[in-house]
Amino acid sequence: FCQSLLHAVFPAELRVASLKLLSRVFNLCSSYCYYDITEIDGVNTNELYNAAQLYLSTSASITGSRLSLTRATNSTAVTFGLSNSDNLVDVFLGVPVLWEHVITPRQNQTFSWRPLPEDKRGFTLRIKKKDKSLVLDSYLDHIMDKANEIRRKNQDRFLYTNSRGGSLDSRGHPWDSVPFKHPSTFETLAMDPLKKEEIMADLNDFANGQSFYQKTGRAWKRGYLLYGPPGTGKSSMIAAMANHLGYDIYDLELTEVHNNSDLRKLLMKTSSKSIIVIEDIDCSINLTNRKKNAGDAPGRNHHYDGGPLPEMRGGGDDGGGNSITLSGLLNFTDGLWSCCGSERIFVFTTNHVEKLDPALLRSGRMDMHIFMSYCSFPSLKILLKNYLGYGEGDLNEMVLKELGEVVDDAQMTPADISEVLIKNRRDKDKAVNELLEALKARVKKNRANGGLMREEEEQEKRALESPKQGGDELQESCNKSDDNKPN
Ligand SMILES: Nc1ncnc2c1ncn2[C@@H]1O[C@H](COP(=O)(O)OP(=O)(O)OP(=O)(O)O)[C@@H](O)[C@H]1O
Ligand SMILES: [Mg+2]
Repeated sequence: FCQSLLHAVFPAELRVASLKLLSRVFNLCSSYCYYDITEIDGVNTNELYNAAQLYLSTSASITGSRLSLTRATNSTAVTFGLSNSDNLVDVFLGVPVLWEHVITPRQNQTFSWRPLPEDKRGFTLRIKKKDKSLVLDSYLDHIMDKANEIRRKNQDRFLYTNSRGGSLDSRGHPWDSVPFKHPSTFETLAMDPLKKEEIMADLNDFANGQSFYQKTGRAWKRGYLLYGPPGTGKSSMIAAMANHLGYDIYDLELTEVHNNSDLRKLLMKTSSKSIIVIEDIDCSINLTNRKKNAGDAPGRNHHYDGGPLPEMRGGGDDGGGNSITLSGLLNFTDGLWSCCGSERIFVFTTNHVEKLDPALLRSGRMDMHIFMSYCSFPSLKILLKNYLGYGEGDLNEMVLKELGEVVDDAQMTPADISEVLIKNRRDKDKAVNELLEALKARVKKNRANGGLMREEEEQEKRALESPKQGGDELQESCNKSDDNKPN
């Protein structure tokens, strides 16, 4: 209205000056202040614009009347956005904030190294002047945090590997990545439900523990050691952890790392909210002789050179190409460099926990030791439910009892059992009968070969007695479940 009045009354030269004056008077009288958040700031993309768009997508999905829908590459979810000139009120700490999405055609195209979009997009944020400090102090941070959270939830996770042997790609990254689509979850994982709950609670405490770690002066990281025979679900557990927390996985192939400094560089290039995995740690490096390593000349330390295990070579110090030392690995997991990011989980897996150096197992490095055991009765019930759809009470009581009687003595891995079930999944009765037969046959074999069982038990016992165990509660639960094992 004011503008049309100006056009009618004032000559052109006076108009601009009057408009400026008017807007100044208006700003002085108004109790609101305005912030423009444009999509492109000069030639750089404005992160805050993208964050605001994501953040508002959660509110817009509920209140907006005309919405734009987008689905990013690799994303599993659709996000909603505000259309041109749409408004939305968000409330932060009891303070209402008005957002308007403004899209205007870009007029004279200025010179730029990259083509700019045809229209200018931006949000205008309106807030009462008295609440200005709130916006600047915490609201914008809140938006960034929430947007990151939404992004993580929507986006598929990535699995990174250092298979290029430390060489960098064009963007200077030592990691290769692929979208991570492993379907394993804690629901599909067959293990003692009590143990499972404790692990999930521990993971949740970790993920929500930022202030706790800050308060106690600890680096925000946690180590898990998964040990047990092959096929008991160690790798599946890692995938379930990543899916549960929404973290990326960095699968570190130690045999591809040449020295401690490369190891550190790899660590520096990992993002927060990730799981760093070293599988079969006992096969990757000589982990039994830290003192000897420390005394060795640099570059002549214990290392893995792609040949037989160092132990097999009698110490493994033959000066080959790789020179990762145990102390290098210890620093990787618990030294100053391990804190160069935050919210990170280290997971080591092994089939032979007794081969590992106690220094590697101590709390702070491997906080929780998780024994992945042969299939127990509760685990078997989970497999029957997942593979054949047998819920509680669906299976014949007698058959269930028979299965329960042999499953512990059979010492079959969940991998072995799931194979029998997969093979016969079209005929449930046949699957159960065949499983029962397989379990009984295995019990017979184990009894005939009594030494095998004792050896496994010995390994388990040694592992449980290994010094300075972390995750005491979980360990107790392992002990409890082991008490049920047959002698
Ligand atoms: N606890 C389990 N729950 C559900 N499925 C399992 C479990 N353990 C094993 N499996 C099945 O067996 C297959 C092999 O398991 P997985 O690779 O996790 O074993 P692992 O312990 O990592 O073995 P390895 O020590 O040889 O690496 C998986 O694809 C999975 O389907
Ligand atoms: Mg594995």
